[in-house]
Amino acid sequence: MNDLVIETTGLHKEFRSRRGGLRVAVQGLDLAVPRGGVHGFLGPNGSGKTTTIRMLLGLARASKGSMELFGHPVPQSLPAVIDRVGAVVESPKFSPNFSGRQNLVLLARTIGAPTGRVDAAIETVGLTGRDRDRFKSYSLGMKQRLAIAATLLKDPELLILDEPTNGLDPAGIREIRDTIRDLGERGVTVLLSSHILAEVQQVCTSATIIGNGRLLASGRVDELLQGGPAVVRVEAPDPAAARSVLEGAGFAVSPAASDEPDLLVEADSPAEVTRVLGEAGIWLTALTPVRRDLESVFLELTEADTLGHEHVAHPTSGGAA
Ligand SMILES: Nc1ncnc2c1ncn2[C@@H]1O[C@H](COP(=O)(O)OP(=O)(O)OP(=O)(O)O)[C@@H](O)[C@H]1O
Repeated sequence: MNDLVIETTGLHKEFRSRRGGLRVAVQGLDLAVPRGGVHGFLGPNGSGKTTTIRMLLGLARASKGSMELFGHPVPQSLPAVIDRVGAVVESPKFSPNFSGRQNLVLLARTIGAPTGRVDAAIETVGLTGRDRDRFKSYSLGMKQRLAIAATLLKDPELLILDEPTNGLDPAGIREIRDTIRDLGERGVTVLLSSHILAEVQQVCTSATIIGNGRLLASGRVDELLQGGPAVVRVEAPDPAAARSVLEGAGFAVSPAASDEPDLLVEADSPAEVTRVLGEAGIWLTALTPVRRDLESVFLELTEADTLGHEHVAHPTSGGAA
């Protein structure tokens, strides 16, 4: 049985500009989203995330390639599977003078969903207690959560959220993140597109990273975080002297940030860094291992892509929970 909820093969999308030129938004993208958990769909602005999602939902036509949802070819079989999919791609229209609850009840009647699902949807997105307030009094984060609640009326197996935290403050981002985590834990497969990595790492079980419409890496988040050099942050009284000694000993050294004196040193053995500096009479004041996070993986991959370097794409394991 194919346990991929979303699969695209060689997906390609070109837009023709008014002047007759071609802009390639998605180039031969193979996307594989396993069933269950939250899958991050990550890439810088303009890398093709929204275009891919729009093609999956039948809102844009692919130039080439094939797509499947739950193993059914789309867009051909979209009518058969669309009821299993909830999506927030653009801000849905709610009536500002109706409460969140009234909006959901109206929507449930329109789409033929049992109105009994309204309570559960409100509870899942954490709007209980505010559901009888007018929509226009909601914060941006509450409006986004109501949009997610609206998709839950269909009781979807797959939820596609395109940049759901755009424009939200840190508290709003946390609210949406908690909602998404909760949905993932309830067994809904969530495809979460974002260009902000820090917010995604905490909720995603697996992720696909794209750049310029192409796959850069895909797999379980813990797999993506493996590999790459071990790095330690070195704080020394004279960073320039420390850098020169470490480079002389063959270590790759870079400043932690343009406005910081600390150094980042690629080293499998922190003890070796201490020894080399000590032998040169330099006594470091701090040495801390740098944890690899999704942000650094993403930056490495997308920077290499921008520079046109070769990059390695890890195949999706397919069995991510
Ligand atoms: N309707 C369109 N006509 C022409 N070009 C388009 C159209 N839609 C998207 N593009 C272009 O396709 C590329 C990919 O855009 P897309 O919106 O899919 O990226 P994205 O990864 O979702 O970006 P963001 O994070 O900014 O939302 C961009 O260069 C964009 O300008």
